[in-house]
Amino acid sequence: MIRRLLRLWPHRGILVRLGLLHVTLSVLQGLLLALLVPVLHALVAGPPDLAAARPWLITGAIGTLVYWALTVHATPVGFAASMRLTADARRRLMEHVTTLPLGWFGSANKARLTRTVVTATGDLGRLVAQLGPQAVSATVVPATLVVVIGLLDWRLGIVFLVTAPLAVLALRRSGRIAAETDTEMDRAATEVSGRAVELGQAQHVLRAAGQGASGGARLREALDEHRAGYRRALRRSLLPGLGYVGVVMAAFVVVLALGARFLLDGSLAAPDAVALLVLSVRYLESLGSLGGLVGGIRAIENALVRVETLLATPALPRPARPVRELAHSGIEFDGVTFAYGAPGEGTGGEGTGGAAQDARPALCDVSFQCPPGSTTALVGPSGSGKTTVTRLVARFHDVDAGSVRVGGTDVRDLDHDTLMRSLAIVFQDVHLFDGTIEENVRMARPGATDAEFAAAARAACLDEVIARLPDGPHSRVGEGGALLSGGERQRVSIARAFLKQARIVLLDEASSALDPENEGAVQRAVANLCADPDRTVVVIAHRPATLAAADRVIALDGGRVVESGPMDELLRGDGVFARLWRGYEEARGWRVATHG
Ligand SMILES: Nc1ncnc2c1ncn2[C@@H]1O[C@H](COP(=O)(O)OP(=O)(O)OP(=O)(O)O)[C@@H](O)[C@H]1O
Repeated sequence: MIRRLLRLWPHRGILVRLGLLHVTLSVLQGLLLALLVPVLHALVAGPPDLAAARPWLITGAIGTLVYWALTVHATPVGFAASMRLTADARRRLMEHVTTLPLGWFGSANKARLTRTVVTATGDLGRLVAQLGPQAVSATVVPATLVVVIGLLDWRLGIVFLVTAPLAVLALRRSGRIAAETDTEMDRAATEVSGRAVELGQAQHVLRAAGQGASGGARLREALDEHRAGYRRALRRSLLPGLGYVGVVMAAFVVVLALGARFLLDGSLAAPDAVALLVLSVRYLESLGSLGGLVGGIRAIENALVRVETLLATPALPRPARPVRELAHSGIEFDGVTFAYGAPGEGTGGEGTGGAAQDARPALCDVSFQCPPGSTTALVGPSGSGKTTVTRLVARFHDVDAGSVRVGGTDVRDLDHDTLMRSLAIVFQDVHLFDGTIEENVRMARPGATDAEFAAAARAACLDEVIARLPDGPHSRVGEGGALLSGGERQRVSIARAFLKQARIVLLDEASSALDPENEGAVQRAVANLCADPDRTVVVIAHRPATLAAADRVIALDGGRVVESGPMDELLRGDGVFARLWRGYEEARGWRVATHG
């Protein structure tokens, strides 16, 4: 474990300093206790001989002073080490997390990330700085004392030598059980926090469905399982813990009996017997305290495993020579197959827990082209793979087969920042940061001028919202944008796309109905996005008006392209899309002139 800790913290200075300090303190403690022997010999063996005891007493006093000074010094060193180790581990984790594919950030992984970054690293830093020194003391003090005792009386030295491995064996067994129960408890605790997050996020849905009170059933189940696990853990660890205490107690009884016997048969002098008794108590006390550390050491092990697991999550592979320029804004899928949780993905995305087993491809041998400047509508039933197409363009995941090309280059060969700079994504459910409208739009391009901001707001039809709000662009949007309606949030997101001057926009149109005013405004904003001949837009379209703004259509079903081509051509035929379109027309009494 020490090697693994050193791997986690490559700047080992602080760990080495802490370790050396406590080894010195422990050896010093053992030697100070050993001074009892000459002192007792001088004072107890015959008439008290102060002159003979004086050098030992002076040595003891100096040693105690040094011990005290080092102990005082060790407190701030330990505290600084705890803070530094936690901060270093958090920094390493955060650096790694920024390299993970966006598809990894599902709610289960987010709960795991929070627990690891907040709890596991905190535990690691604190426990290593606190328990490390205690573990050093609990092993080095007995080791020093065994040497001293052995020099004093080899027979009792052997008893202690035999005790140590037996105690260590018992300790290892209880440690193994503690590790297993700890892992089980951690799994249960992660489940509890995941369900608590889920319950919080789903509150509005649950209440709308009249399930506000009963919606916590899943959380309660997880809490019950956590409690049951805790009881199981207690039962399992009881016996091995008692085994360890038994070994230590038995050693003490044997030493007492043998000491008394050697004293009576004259083979052990009275001062040596007294010194041996004191040293034995301290030896067994130190060894005993090691038992108390097992739980803590296992907690370190588990926290370490959690941190290592996160660090071992494969990062998005970076190309050796990334392409930093897009030749154009076109998009091309060439024989793309992709399954969530499949080996190629390997990112543990949301909902992929069991997906690895039933890795049915979300997309299967999908090929199409979106020429530069075109607007392509993705249509198809729920679960047909429309969102997956947009996720692959943005490289939230890597494909299992085939290739996704943006601007003529496979996204895997593109510099990630170049891709992100060129893309704007308008999600169905837009998440805003708890700041002002302007701050939320400007995050797309913080250096934009006021005129550019105003133009972007106008193009996204956001200016109407801004004009209505009391503080204009400085109005706050609330947590997650809760003070704005869904349509208004989408307009903020579209304004970001305009301000970013993104050459490619991926838009997931809201599938739920918007109020007529928002509906019209979002439609105009989308039409403005599509009108720019230099911008390629891929839109998951749920409304006829959005479809009307597109010049190409890709119809998906069951992860396969069932139809694709220019809108006019498809409308003239009798395929899936033409039928879908006629359905819209009949339902809404729509009549749209085709371009051809
Ligand atoms: N994060 C995920 N983990 C595992 N499977 C997923 C994930 N996201 C989507 N899927 C699965 O992939 C398939 C395609 O889903 P996708 O969301 O791309 O379809 P869609 O056409 O966008 O559906 P909708 O219109 O309902 O949003 C579905 O079977 C879906 O269950």
